[in-house]
Amino acid sequence: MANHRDKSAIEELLQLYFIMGSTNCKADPVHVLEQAIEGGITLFQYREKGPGALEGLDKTKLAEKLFRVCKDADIPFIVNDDVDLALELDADGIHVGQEDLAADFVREKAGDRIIGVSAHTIEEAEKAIEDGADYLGLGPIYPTISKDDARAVSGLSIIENFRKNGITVPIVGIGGINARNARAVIQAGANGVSLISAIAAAADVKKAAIDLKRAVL
Ligand SMILES: Cc1ncsc1CCOP(=O)(O)O
Ligand SMILES: C=C1C=NC(C)=NC1=N
Ligand SMILES: [Mg+2]
Repeated sequence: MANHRDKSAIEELLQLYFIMGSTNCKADPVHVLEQAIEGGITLFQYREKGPGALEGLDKTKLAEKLFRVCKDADIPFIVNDDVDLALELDADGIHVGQEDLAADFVREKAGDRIIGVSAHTIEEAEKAIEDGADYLGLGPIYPTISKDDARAVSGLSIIENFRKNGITVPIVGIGGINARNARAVIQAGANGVSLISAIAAAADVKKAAIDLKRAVL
């Protein structure tokens, strides 16, 4: 499994980064993840958040089931926000936002695990890199329905500007990404795309992942 020293391995993993929690799925989350993996996702993040999100033992139990699915398919398993859950499960990594624990504190607890940080400004990005982040999640690139407290839509320019400023850390775009607009995110300079509803809410999850994989390759 990639650890935080392998920049090129991280860039590979970021290509098609599926993010999901129970509130994002129409069907059983385990089945949705199995279908997404069959469709070619390269990385998974368990993000149990928002109205109706599971908590406590229910959240841990679903996390364990989803982690098992990822392990069986050799897909790294990232936990959003909840560092303690990530450590309890011995997950492959953690993703934190600006309102969560800073990456340097996470690194102290997480050791070699992959650490991702959401960033919206160059300053946030530089601090995250200094703190040892392995990748940055930039966005929302396009309008999103999946995060009620998303920052203002930034468009592709946020990715272009980070690259123009010489930031070479692995970057994944996020926010409103689908099979039609995913290619532009890569062309703007991202190493991959991360998304929730384009796969989790699709009528045919496997086909949605296949279409997205084709768009980013
Ligand atoms: C977690 C997150 N961070 C910025 S937008 C977003 C939600 C992305 O969801 P979708 O891919 O359905 O727009
Ligand atoms: C907010 C987020 C931004 N980027 C990624 C990859 N995950 C998130 N949860
Ligand atoms: Mg967060």
